[in-house]
Amino acid sequence: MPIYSLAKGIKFHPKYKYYLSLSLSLSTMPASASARVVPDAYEGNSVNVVLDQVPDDFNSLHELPDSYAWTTLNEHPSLDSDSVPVVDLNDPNALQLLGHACKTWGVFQLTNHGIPQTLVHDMESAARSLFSLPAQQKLKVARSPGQISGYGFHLIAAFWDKQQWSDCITEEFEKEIKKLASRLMWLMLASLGISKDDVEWDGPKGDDQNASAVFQFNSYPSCPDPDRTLGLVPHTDSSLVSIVHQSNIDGLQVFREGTGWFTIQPVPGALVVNVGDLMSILSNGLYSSVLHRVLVKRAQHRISLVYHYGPPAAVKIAPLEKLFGPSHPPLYPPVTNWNEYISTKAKLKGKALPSLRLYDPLMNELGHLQPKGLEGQRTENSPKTVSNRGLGQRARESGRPPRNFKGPRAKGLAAFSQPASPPQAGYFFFNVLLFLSVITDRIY
Ligand SMILES: O=C(O)CCC(=O)C(=O)O
Ligand SMILES: [Fe+2]
Repeated sequence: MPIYSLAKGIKFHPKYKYYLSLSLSLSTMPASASARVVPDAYEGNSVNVVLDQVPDDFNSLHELPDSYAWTTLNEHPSLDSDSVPVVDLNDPNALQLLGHACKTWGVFQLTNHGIPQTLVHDMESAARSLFSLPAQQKLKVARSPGQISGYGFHLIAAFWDKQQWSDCITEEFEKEIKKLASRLMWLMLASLGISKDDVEWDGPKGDDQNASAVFQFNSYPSCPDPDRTLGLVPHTDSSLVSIVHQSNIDGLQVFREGTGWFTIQPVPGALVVNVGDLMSILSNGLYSSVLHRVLVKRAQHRISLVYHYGPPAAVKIAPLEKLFGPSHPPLYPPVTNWNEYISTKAKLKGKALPSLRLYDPLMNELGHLQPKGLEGQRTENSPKTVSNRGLGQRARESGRPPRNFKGPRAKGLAAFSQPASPPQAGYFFFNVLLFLSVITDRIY
């Protein structure tokens, strides 16, 4: 079935009538709305270089071009294992299980999450059909330079010279999954003893109307030489929380120090939840963002749907003061907002988060986050790390924030207390299926 009729013919379950009534389309969105939340970070310096490029027509490549070959691919063993924790949201112990998973793995699979399977499957098959179109057609909705929405490489591809065997459509919007992401964020914090009263969100307590989010459709076409390339390089997500639907085709792997890469075997109906870098900062290092990568297949075209959830765009992220203690001085300064953090990430990649640490007993362990030999890295020189160890040392001894720590003191965290950006010109609500059908309309 051609994508046009597929998207047009999507049968909306009555439950989704709500979304249909919010029939905003991409084509009617003002430019300011489609380029709002994260894009600045991807503009400027080296980042645009790759965002201006467009993905190859993968179907026409019968051999792997050298630009896609990653020699670090087999540096660590790959293990098939069912040990990545599965958390059932209906489990009476869900909070503890989720907290434990965040502390020990930085990732878990979530079941009974409340997102209707039919919605997820419809999205997946619409995305699959869209990605299967010839390259020239997909390029009709190519991302413009400096914009986050549209077709192109995965956004992290901009950080690397070497190419990854994947393409991607990105969009920002709000929908059902935002409620889940927000709920997960609060559960993660609750399991550290943090309540909504400890966090000043800009809005009524716990009201995250201005939270930022990016939705991504990733496509990993079948590959003639899957053992020499990567769909996505090892990376951590820069978000607070990321939610991944990885269909029933495996390929997503998470790294465990001293062991290697664990494949996250798809559990039917489960979503994968990643702790992101900003959550590591917020939790004062109690949770660690998970290093993960994606492998590709010789004969299968893998699709994944990813929702990256973060704080309002202009809000500074800082460790929660309530989590400080004699053995837990603040591990990070009030960092920056999500935009600025992504800029740091573009330059330092896996070293971005460790570089911000005020002291770093774990620095050497975390060093592995930098792919060995900086393979494929855009910058030539090794980044300098911020050296605030003197400050951190004193803080560690006293258990108090360092004297010139500019972080939030008054209310636990006011990680979210910085002035938010001017009310963003209308937060747009629309459904992903509508989005796909609008994109499809524009292609035809
Ligand atoms: O495709 C996947 O399973 C994961 C994608 C991912 O890690 C990302 O988009 O950041
Ligand atoms: Fe990721």
